[in-house]
Amino acid sequence: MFKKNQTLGEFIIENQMSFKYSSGELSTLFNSIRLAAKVVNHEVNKAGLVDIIGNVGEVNIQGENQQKLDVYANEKFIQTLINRNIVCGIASEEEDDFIAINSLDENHQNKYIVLIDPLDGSSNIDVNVSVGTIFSIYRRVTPVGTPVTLEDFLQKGNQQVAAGYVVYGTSTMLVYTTGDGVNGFTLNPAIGSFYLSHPNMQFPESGSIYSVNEGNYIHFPQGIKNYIKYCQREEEDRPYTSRYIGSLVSDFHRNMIKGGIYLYPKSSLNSNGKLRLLYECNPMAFIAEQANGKASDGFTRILDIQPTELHQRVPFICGSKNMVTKAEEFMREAQ
Ligand SMILES: O=P(O)(O)OC[C@H]1O[C@](O)(COP(=O)(O)O)[C@@H](O)[C@@H]1O
Ligand SMILES: [Mg+2]
Ligand SMILES: [Mg+2]
Repeated sequence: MFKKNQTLGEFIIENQMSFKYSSGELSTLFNSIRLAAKVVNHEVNKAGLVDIIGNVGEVNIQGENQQKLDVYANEKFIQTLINRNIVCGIASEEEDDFIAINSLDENHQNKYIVLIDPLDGSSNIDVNVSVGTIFSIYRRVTPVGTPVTLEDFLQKGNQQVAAGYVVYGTSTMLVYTTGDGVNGFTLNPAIGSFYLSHPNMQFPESGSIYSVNEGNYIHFPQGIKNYIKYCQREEEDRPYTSRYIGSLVSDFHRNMIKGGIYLYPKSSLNSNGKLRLLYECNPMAFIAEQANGKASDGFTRILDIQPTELHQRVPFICGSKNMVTKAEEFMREAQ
């Protein structure tokens, strides 16, 4: 039974037993993420006042200019996870390679690995538009007691044990799943605690919002063009409303609450789209499915895609079940 305004800490402890691998480790891991989210939130809220605006003049492995807040958030999440000695490996959008973490005791007992997009929606940092953090958690597949390998990170999304995001918007929320539904917690900045504000979040099966960067329209596959025209046609419950923030976390969050679809398709500019499978698409797809939504690359369920590289990109269609199914129909018909 959900107790509205229960703190995140209380909720984690209370629901620990419903978690398949419950041993308290995952709770400690969540508490680390909660702490890092508060630290980053503090900086995000001051963006513009403190020297956290603009880029650091470095380019990350994606070929993107790293924003100061990308680097700050990356450092805070990685350091907090290492300090808590709770994970055996971390991969991040802002790190070329994965980080193998030897546990303080010789035996490398830690079982969890974390993949993270420390700051999602980087292009919105300097213009005071909501941004986020995305995380995905797996149990390692290589034997405990040995350093992690790439194999531990290239697991299919359907092997995730938990996933979530933080949205730094009009309020700061942490939304996550451990495979038993999706719950959202809002930070009370005065008290510094997250409170259960959105229990059992569910995507409406249908919606009337579509989120896509229409500036790329001419480069999209015909199926996507046809679906966008379908969204805009004056018939039945359409035209839908176009809403695109340019921060995946924020567009996803709005669509989960109101009903809608987010699309970042492949195009003649990006043959695999833009979004990264391991720390953007897999975690958002796990949350979507746990909230009665759906996520695919237009043909294949995102969570069934076998990863081959740490920073690989995939086309991404995600949101209200009936809307994603419709978009897939247009993709198949246009093949
Ligand atoms: O500006 P575009 O091409 O529409 O891309 C926007 C998309 O790229 C992203 O910013 C990519 O994420 P990062 O900011 O973490 O690199 C998504 O959040 C967003 O949905
Ligand atoms: Mg991102
Ligand atoms: Mg990012």
